[in-house]
Amino acid sequence: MKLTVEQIHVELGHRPILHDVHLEAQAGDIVGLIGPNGSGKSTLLRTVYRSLRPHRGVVRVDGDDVWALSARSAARRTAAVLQDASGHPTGMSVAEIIALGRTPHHGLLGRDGADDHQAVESALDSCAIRHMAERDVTSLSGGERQRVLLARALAQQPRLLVLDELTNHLDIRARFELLELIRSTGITTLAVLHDLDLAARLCDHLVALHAGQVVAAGPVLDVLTPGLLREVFGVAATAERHADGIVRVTYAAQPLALEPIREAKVS
Ligand SMILES: Nc1ncnc2c1ncn2[C@@H]1O[C@H](COP(=O)(O)OP(=O)(O)OP(=O)(O)O)[C@@H](O)[C@H]1O
Repeated sequence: MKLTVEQIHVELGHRPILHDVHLEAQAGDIVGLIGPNGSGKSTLLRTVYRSLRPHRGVVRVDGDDVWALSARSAARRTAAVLQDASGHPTGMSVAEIIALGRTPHHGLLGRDGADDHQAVESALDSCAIRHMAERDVTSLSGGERQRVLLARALAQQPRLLVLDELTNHLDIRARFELLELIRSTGITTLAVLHDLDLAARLCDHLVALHAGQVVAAGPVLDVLTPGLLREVFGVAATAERHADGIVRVTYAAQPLALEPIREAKVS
């Protein structure tokens, strides 16, 4: 499944938030979206999972404009796991939450069939959460809940996964495990990540946003240059591939002076 974001422009509150943004993810690619606070990452994700219609430009999933598809049809292709994982009502079990991922696949009667059951079982296993299937979802820790939300997204059997800071609440081992899990699914993925080391570890390509514009895109080391780290993130840092094949970012002891968050340019 290929994702193409073609020259999108978004305004919110009469202010330009995204300007002329273009990006592509080839089938099976994991693309990391990086950028400082307020640079437009979540807004861009919202246009991709069809929660926000861009003022100009097109988002294509498998070649189709997502706004030309029905909401249900778009949801069969794209699953999103978002930052705020705390809004579930008491009384729903983990298995019931995961089963909600099957909704776009249901017919008019909305009944669960064998395929739905199988998809939920498989998501429980792949996310290693079978032991908590009957727990009330509100009783889980932040990290456990994030796993459940990923399981719900996998049960949706999407062709595109959109992840907004999925690793926020996770301890370091859980982060690595979840990243491995995402890689093992082979699903085309667009992921917002603040941790640049994790982004470098997980992603095939990075796209850097700054003030609502793409300022760099490509292989990890082509994007994480000292110049970009200084100009966009305001840190003196270098990224290098180590002997074990992993790219790591080394930060200087002294941060550069804090700069105000930049806003998108008026077109
Ligand atoms: N509904 C809205 N109305 C007006 N401005 C908005 C709205 N939603 C977001 N913005 C602004 O759009 C800009 C981009 O926000 P966005 O959440 O996309 O950034 P982000 O890169 O995901 O930030 P962070 O890393 O802090 O999560 C910010 O300046 C934000 O204040």
